[in-house]
Amino acid sequence: MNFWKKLFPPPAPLPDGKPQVTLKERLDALRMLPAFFKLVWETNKWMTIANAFLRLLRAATPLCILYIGKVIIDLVVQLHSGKIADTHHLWWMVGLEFALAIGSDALGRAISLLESLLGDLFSNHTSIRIMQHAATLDLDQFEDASFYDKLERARQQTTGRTVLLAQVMNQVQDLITMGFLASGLLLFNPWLILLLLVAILPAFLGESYFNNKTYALTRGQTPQRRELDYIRYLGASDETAKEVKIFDLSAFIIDRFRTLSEKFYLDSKHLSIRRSIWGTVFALLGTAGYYGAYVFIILRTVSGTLSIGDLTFLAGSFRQLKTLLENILSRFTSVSQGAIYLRDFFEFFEIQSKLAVAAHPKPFPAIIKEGFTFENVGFKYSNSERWANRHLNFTLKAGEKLALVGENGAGKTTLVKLLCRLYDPTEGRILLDGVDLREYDIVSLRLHIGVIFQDYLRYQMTFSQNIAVGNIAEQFNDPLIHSAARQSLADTLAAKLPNGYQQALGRRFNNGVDLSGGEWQKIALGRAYMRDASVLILDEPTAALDARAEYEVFQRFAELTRGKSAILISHRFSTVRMADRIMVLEKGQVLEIGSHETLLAQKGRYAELFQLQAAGYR
Ligand SMILES: Nc1ncnc2c1ncn2[C@@H]1O[C@H](COP(=O)(O)OP(=O)(O)OP(=O)(O)O)[C@@H](O)[C@H]1O
Repeated sequence: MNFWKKLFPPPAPLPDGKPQVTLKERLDALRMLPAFFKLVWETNKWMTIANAFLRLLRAATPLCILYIGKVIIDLVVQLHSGKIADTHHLWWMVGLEFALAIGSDALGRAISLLESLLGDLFSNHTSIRIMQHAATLDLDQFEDASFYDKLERARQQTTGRTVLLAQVMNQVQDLITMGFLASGLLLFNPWLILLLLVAILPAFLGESYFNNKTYALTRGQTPQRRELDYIRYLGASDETAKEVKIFDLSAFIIDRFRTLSEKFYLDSKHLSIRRSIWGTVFALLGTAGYYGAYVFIILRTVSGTLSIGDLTFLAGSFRQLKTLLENILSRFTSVSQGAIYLRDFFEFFEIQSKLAVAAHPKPFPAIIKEGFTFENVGFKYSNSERWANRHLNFTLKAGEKLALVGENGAGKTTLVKLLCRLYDPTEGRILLDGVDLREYDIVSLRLHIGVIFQDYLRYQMTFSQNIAVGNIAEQFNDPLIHSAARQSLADTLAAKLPNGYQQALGRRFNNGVDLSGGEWQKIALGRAYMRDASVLILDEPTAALDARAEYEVFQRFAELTRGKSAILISHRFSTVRMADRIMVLEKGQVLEIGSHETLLAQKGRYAELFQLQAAGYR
């Protein structure tokens, strides 16, 4: 017992505290297979059926070939000894074996072709499913590292699982072939089957042990692998190149990559060497078993109990069975391994959005009457102990323009995210016309709020699409896109681009043109005008604009949002003063609220900050 424990120490728990995979877990994981096949079936019904049929045909060929081989040898021996003289039957058999050999080869190729096509479709199908599911999840969940690990593992499955498909199909095919071959062997001598099992079992256990180790290693490395991917991106990407050069970071990045990747290499190397040494020992045992059986069959043939044809048939059956069993057993561990990875895949689909859904969701009001009321609203990010917003009590009245000011980290963006229901408040509630925001249909709510965040995306797509993302349903509505561009001052930019509105932006793809920060910002602003939103929110929308552009943007903004509610976040007081009311936030709480004049007269924080900035301009 101690000897075995020393050879194969019990698996250490995984880094995330989970124990390693036991045989029971492996068998349990096989229960994932039906769900997996459902996904394959969903991918393409006809290809799945055709594949199964071809596999079945292929499963029967080895026994047929072996049996015909036996008949041929017996016929040759009989011809040789003069017992028969007609060779007609013999040549028929040779022809048949030839046809079977060619047929089996063709079947094999057809199966691989079908499986590789099905595999590609499967990978596309699951990638789409992952994106579809990810779209239903909360922003909050995307900000959680363990969620990312799950997403990453699920993503890996989309390509890795096509291998599983072939493996499971091979397994089924081999099991059927084995059934055919074993029945022949069983008729002759059941002990040969037992000998076969004894020879194979150690190899199976060893294989299973090492597969466990590999899984644990790979699973434990998921966070670091993500880091490695990130470092690879930092080290070689158009978006990072500028800073990497200026700060001369390449040596730092490469060093980090080297340290991490070397650790991976050493961990895997150690395991691979042990695995290959033990694999050799077990293979030796298997070969010894085979030769034991061979000697036994030879002795029976020499004593005259078996014909030469029987000898070749039985020895062939035994050899093929041994290989088949080895394959089946070792594949069992990799199939169950694959099934365990599948568990990770399906686990991702089990993650559900935590945002409450109303039993009878209300549509967004056609006209806002009272506005949005924050009632003692507080919010904590799930990965943080600090309150990002606390004790918020105010109303964004219908048609009102409210500006939010405050230092970095004061909670301005968080407040806006709560208004769009990217998160739900940790305490308190937000009402729209007296009804809790949670009672509204979330899609309808977001459709009626036009918001441009400060970290808006620069899509590596055309100019036109970059504006159309504000209302993608209208992506082919050129007049609307052009008018949105006019409103955000982006139209003059389009006129200067070689391909106008069809110009590809960003440098990632061929012929893409990159823009200045302010130019990108004008385009992003255009998104806000793509929909007829009841509420417009601009989170530092003009930070990168020059003074004249900023002035114009706000002139237009004021005109375009007449009668609509709007929130502006800005650090520029020249912009802020245009708002009806200004709310000063500090440490997530409301410090002051009122019009520009009122706040100046109060001589509080707003007045202080305003004077400070005004002094800077003098
Ligand atoms: N995704 C997040 N997870 C955890 N904490 C966050 C997250 N986003 C923001 N915070 C924290 O919440 C607080 C408020 O952040 P918020 O982005 O709302 O500030 P802000 O007033 O918009 O700042 P800025 O002027 O710099 O844009 C900060 O302390 C910030 O560190």
